[in-house]
This record gives sequence, C-alpha cells and structure tokens, in this order.
Amino acid sequence: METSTPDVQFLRSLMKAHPDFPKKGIVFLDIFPIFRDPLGSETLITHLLFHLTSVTIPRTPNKKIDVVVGLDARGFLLGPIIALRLGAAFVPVRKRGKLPGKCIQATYEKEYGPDIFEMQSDAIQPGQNVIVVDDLIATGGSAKAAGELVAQLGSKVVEYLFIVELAFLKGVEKLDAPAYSIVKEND
Ligand SMILES: O=P(O)(O)OC[C@H]1O[C@H](OP(=O)(O)OP(=O)(O)O)[C@H](O)[C@@H]1O
Ligand SMILES: Nc1ncnc2[nH]cnc12
Repeated sequence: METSTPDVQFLRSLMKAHPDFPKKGIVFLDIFPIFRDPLGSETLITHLLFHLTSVTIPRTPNKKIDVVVGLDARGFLLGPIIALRLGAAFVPVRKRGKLPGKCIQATYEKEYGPDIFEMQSDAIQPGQNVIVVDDLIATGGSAKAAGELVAQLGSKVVEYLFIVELAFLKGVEKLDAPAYSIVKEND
C-alpha cells in the first residue's frame, strides 16, 4: 500500500480532473488550482526544494545543479522559481518556432499527438548538471525529447522532476535518469 504525507495529500486535493479534455478519452489533471492558493504554491515549492536538497544534490557530481530546464508551457511555472532558489540558470525548452537565434531540435510523440521541441544552442555548456522540470509526465515523450536536447549540447540530466506522474502510462521508463514525481496517479 502506498502512503502519502499530508503535504502531498493537500497538493493532490487542490488538483482537478477534467474528463474528455482536450479530447475524448483524455482525463486532464489541472495543476493551476495549486497556484491559485498561496499555501498551495508554498507547499509545492517547499516539497520540491526539500527533495532536491536532501536527495538530488547529495548524489549529483560536484553537489551542484547548474541548470534547470523547464518545458513549454507549464514547466515555466516551476522552473524559474526552483532555479532562483538553487542559484542555477533557467533554460526554456519551447515548441518549434518560438525561440530566436540558433536552436537545436528534437521530435517527439505526446499523449495527444506529435510535436517538435527546441532549445537555444548556447543555453547549456558541456558537462553541466541539469534537471528537467515539468508539471506532468504522461507518455514521457516530452521529457525524453528534452533529455535528448540536453545530451545534444554535451550535458547530463541528473534528474527529471514532475508534480504529477500518470504512472499507468509508464512514461518514466523512457527516461535516461532518475525521475521524481510528487503525486503518482495509478489509473
Ligand atoms: O509525457 P507526455 O505524453 O509528453 O505529456 C506531458 C506533457 O504534456 C503537457 O504539455 P502540453 O504539450 O499539453 O503543453 P502545454 O504545457 O503548453 O499545455 C504537459 O505539460 C507535459 O509537458
Ligand atoms: N492527462 C493530462 N493531464 C494534464 N496534462 C497533460 N499533459 C498530457 N496529458 C495530460
């Protein structure tokens, strides 16, 4: 039996499930109500920072996270706050055509269709320690493509971080580094 702590239960209670959005058959789990509640936002960031400082950083080479990569668009809610608190850089991964300058690309399949991700070529230096953050992992296509972009620039993802994991879709099995999710949805 899986048990969860009061902060995790509180965060899960703030999320709302929307059946058949954005299309029939998808149960969309909305994380925005967490950000509507200041205590929700505080609980979320405190939980993630505790995990990063007690688990992730101790096992990271040089004990330092250099770059936080956030995925378009809801990864942008978390990424800059975490980066600021860690003293790390924030780097966006965006859908095709949104970033100026020289970019690298990775194609991927998501829960509801194909897409292309881009990252600016000079955003990460070779050998930097990177974490990838997003609101949710479903099939894992988006996070895997982000990891491929980091690898193209000669760096390493030390952890993938999510608020929610749709565990029944087994997306984390596609990833090349450990993943941490606050809430695991099993059906
Ligand atoms: O694990 P996957 O199957 O790849 O799905 C997860 C991704 O899908 C959602 O983003 P979406 O592409 O809908 O973009 P949005 O944040 O702009 O709504 C979500 O925020 C993740 O990025
Ligand atoms: N079921 C889902 N709920 C919320 N965001 C998603 N992104 C991909 N699948 C999703």
